[in-house]
Amino acid sequence: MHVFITGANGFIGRALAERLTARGDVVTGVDLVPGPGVEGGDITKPGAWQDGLAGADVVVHTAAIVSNAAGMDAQWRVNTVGTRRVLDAAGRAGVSRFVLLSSVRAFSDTGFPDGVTEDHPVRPDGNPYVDTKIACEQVALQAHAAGEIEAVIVRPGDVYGPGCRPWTVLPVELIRKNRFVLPAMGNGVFSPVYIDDLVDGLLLAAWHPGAAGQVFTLSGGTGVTCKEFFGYYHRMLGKRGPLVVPTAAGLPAVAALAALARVARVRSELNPVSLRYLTRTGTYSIAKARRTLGYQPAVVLADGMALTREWLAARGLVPTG
Ligand SMILES: Cc1cn([C@H]2C[C@H](O)[C@@H](COP(=O)(O)OP(=O)(O)O[C@H]3O[C@H](CO)[C@@H](O)[C@H](O)[C@H]3O)O2)c(=O)[nH]c1=O
Repeated sequence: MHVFITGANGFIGRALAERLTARGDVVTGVDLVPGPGVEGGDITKPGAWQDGLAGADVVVHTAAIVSNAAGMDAQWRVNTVGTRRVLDAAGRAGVSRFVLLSSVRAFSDTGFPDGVTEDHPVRPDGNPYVDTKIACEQVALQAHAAGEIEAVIVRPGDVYGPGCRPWTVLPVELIRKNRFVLPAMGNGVFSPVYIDDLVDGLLLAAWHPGAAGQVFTLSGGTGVTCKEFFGYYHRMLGKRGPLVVPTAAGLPAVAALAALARVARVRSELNPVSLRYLTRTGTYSIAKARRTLGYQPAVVLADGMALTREWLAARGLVPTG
């Protein structure tokens, strides 16, 4: 199989490229930041990056602004219009399948039922990331309906592991500086999926005949509390915690930090939207992916965290031992 990956130098893109290469598949890709086998380019504009699509069977589209702080115009241009641009280029190159990395955030961050399934309506909530991810799903499903390409929508849960910034490196940095606090007394529900399990699911989405035109949630299948998930990083750093507060107490502090960051023109993900994400009350069902694709997450949290610890320790981000 020849797979073209957008965002090929990102966390998920790189992990997927490594797995495919190890299997002997052909991988080409584009990213804002070029790398070995990855053409530097901007998916929102035509360019030499499109040459890498020649002969590709599948496009896995991960390139996106993943942020609770970036504005609507930028996210719309990259996440939504960019998806249309990649579909156009894939169509011209005769690619048969397009796997779109969306997010469970399409369900909105709060207010979805526990064990939510893919037939539950998506819910725009005014956050540019959520709304542009919903819109890019529509773009891909529309292309599928029009017979342009086989589109598959993947909604990952909270992906963590070696190379992950939001759920691995960033919390470790904050915990090390004693700046990590959880809302909802740490009882918000987290839906971790270890990167290798997500890559398993992406490979199924890339080739399985039953995946075409479908939407799949890919998480680890089990919800845990935020205090359990982030507790692993505290223990790696030899710290007590996590520190937990009622949401009403955390919100004003985070809103003040976000305002300061705006004044200083510093992009910070510490804002009320990020805080609210850690107050979720529900999990996401992966029954459809199990049933249709045979998806079977294999890495339980303790094992995924042990592997993550090795990676962090090798980079001096947590002590060894
Ligand atoms: C804004 C922009 C980004 N990129 C690249 C830069 C990064 O290497 C890559 C995104 O990688 P990361 O920021 O590490 O994100 P990652 O955790 O892999 O996020 C993925 O998973 C998310 C869901 O978990 C998806 O919503 C994202 O579409 C997908 O990118 O995309 C581009 O190639 N072009 C762009 O315009």
